[in-house]
Amino acid sequence: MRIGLIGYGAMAAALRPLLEAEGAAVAAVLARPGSIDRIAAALPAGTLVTADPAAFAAAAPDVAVECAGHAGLRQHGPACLAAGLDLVIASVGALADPATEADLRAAARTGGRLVIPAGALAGLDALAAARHGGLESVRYVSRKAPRAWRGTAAQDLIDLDSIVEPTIFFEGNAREAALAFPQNANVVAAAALAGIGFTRTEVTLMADPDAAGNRHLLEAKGAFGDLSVAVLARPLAANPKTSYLAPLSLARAILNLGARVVV
Ligand SMILES: NC(=O)C1=CN([C@@H]2O[C@H](COP(=O)(O)OP(=O)(O)OC[C@H]3O[C@@H](n4cnc5c(N)ncnc54)[C@H](OP(=O)(O)O)[C@@H]3O)[C@@H](O)[C@H]2O)C=CC1
Ligand SMILES: O=C([O-])CC(=O)C(=O)O
Repeated sequence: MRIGLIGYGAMAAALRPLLEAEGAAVAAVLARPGSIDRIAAALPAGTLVTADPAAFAAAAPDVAVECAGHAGLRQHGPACLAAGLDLVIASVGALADPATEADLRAAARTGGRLVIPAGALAGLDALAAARHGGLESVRYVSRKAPRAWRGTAAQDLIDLDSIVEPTIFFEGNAREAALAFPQNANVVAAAALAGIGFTRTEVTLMADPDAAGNRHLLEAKGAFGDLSVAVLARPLAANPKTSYLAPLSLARAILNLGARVVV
């Protein structure tokens, strides 16, 4: 498979060796103009690194993969889909904005497929299946170290440097969480889309000075029974907000697009 990456930060850099280990290759990277030289230096010589969406599409990757944050997905997602490229996205929380969700869904209706992986969260297979039998409630709880919340709205809500115990700084629904915490609450959006939607999915976010990693808890009730799934995920060294499980999940979604047997 030839992969086109949109954005090349911590997630994409962790994803690339996973793809290469399975025989796939990064054919092109769509980047911001000021980052082209830095990214090109990190990639094999000859890899197209461009700020021009037309040049990116002309490289004709088998699949485009967004790792560029909410703004990057809004900027490039609809055009990639409209150009016929299947698009696997990391920044699922951007779909909490109704206009962005509508743009992406409209482009996917006639263009490439929009693929939403579980990311750093577990249990989305069961949640999406359970939806067909009827779901009563879905709840998500995130618990990360204070350093994972630095540079986010959390630092305006609590003093991240002085907390001595797990401290809740946000309770609300998935739409509010995904829009207010674009670097940390993408899994919330994936759970909302798999389950009972952005308004009914309940979210709690907390900082924990003793956190050994990024904890994600998903709970659901419905006709199927009860679900409770917890992940303690290792953060990426290059970005403590992002769990290693997220690029692993992207790799699975990407490779499944090219597989004859899908697991
Ligand atoms: N679904 C999930 O489980 C998870 C999803 N995420 C999502 O994945 C995103 C990426 O995570 P991560 O790599 O750790 O974050 P980083 O901050 O390390 O990297 C983000 C990269 O996106 C680039 N970028 C920003 N805007 C654009 C644009 N318009 N066009 C092209 N590139 C752009 C930045 O480029 P530059 O170098 O120019 O600044 C930067 O390199 C997060 O922002 C979040 O939305 C994150 C964690 C888990
Ligand atoms: O990687 C994680 O732990 C989850 C995350 O940041 C997100 O959902 O945006």
